[in-house]
Amino acid sequence: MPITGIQARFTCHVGTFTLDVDLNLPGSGLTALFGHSGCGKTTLLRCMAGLQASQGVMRVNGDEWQNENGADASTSRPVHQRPLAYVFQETSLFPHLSVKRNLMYGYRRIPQQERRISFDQAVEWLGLSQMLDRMPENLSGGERQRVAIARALLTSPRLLLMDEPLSALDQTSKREILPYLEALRDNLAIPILYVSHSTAEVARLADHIVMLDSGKVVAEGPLQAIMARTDQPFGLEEDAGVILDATLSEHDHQWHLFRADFAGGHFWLRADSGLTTGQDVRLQVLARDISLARSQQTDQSIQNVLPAVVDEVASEVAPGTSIVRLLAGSTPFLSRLTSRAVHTLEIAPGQPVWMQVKSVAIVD
Ligand SMILES: Nc1ncnc2c1ncn2[C@@H]1O[C@H](COP(=O)(O)OP(=O)(O)OP(=O)(O)O)[C@@H](O)[C@H]1O
Repeated sequence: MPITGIQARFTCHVGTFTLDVDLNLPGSGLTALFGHSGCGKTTLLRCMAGLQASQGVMRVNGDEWQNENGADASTSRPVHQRPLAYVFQETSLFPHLSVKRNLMYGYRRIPQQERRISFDQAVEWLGLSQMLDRMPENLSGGERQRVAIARALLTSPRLLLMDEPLSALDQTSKREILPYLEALRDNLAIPILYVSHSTAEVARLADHIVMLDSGKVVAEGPLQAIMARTDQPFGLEEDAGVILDATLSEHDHQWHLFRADFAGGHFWLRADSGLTTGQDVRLQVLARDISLARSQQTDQSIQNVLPAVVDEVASEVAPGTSIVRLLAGSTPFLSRLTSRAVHTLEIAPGQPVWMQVKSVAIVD
């Protein structure tokens, strides 16, 4: 049976910073590396790529790229012998070559029998068919980045590393490029490691998540499970919250709402254009948007009120602030409350409550 997955175990020192990680990651899909500035995300990608000297092990779906413990450097392949592609914040295209010739540049250098992604396939995935004859200077930032990603794929990598590929783009370009990244996540047979600062981006794109802090892994696992932990390091940030999968089951035409069913309940969402009954959606519910009540309140404006059971209370995660983990059926939610509210309402594990959900966003 083929060995699947990425094994990445590294110790490295950059100035006074130390990265020390031991990861076993999925061999396909998109894994997001997430964490505050300076936590070591780029350093980890550089170790994987062989751009940063490190001791450790790197295996990608059964192919060993590095296995050394300092003594024998001969078991570490240099960067040009690691079949990977690296997309940066601002990957530069050749300014004097058309889009097509930029794409052909890497493609031609791969022997035909080793090509795993065809030219037409990459063009289709990144939506480039209408711009093949254009020059890079006439492309928007988002279009340039799509060309850069296609060019990277045409080198037939076995691993795609992306370091904040959207962070140099404005909001409109980000919105335009996200569906292409989703298509890659769903269609590419190779794993993608994706560095991001943005919870929204991670919520939308990631299947799996690694949270780093000061060069160490503080949480790692499937996206939904990690986002629902009370001890994850982003619990206090404005966009902390859970991600869940739901299906649009009913369209209420009178009130312009869709009913979204998930394991453990349903939400009513505003019926934005492009949504259809039967569609699967990924939802994000922020911890700051859930308040709790001991009894069902009917004389209030919040439409999404669900019964749940308190699973865990993380008290005083910051002065005056607590995070409560709840279960609606089997689906976890987080609610960020003042510690005084937790005390006054006597919120404790096992207690049934009503979750009042102010806002639910579709992220996929
Ligand atoms: N060439 C260098 N010399 C000294 N220290 C460095 C060097 N490169 C990185 N560092 C330090 O290593 C640490 C990790 O940097 P790294 O770029 O991996 O973080 P990051 O999580 O990718 O940050 P960001 O999100 O801001 O890009 C930081 O503290 C940084 O200051």
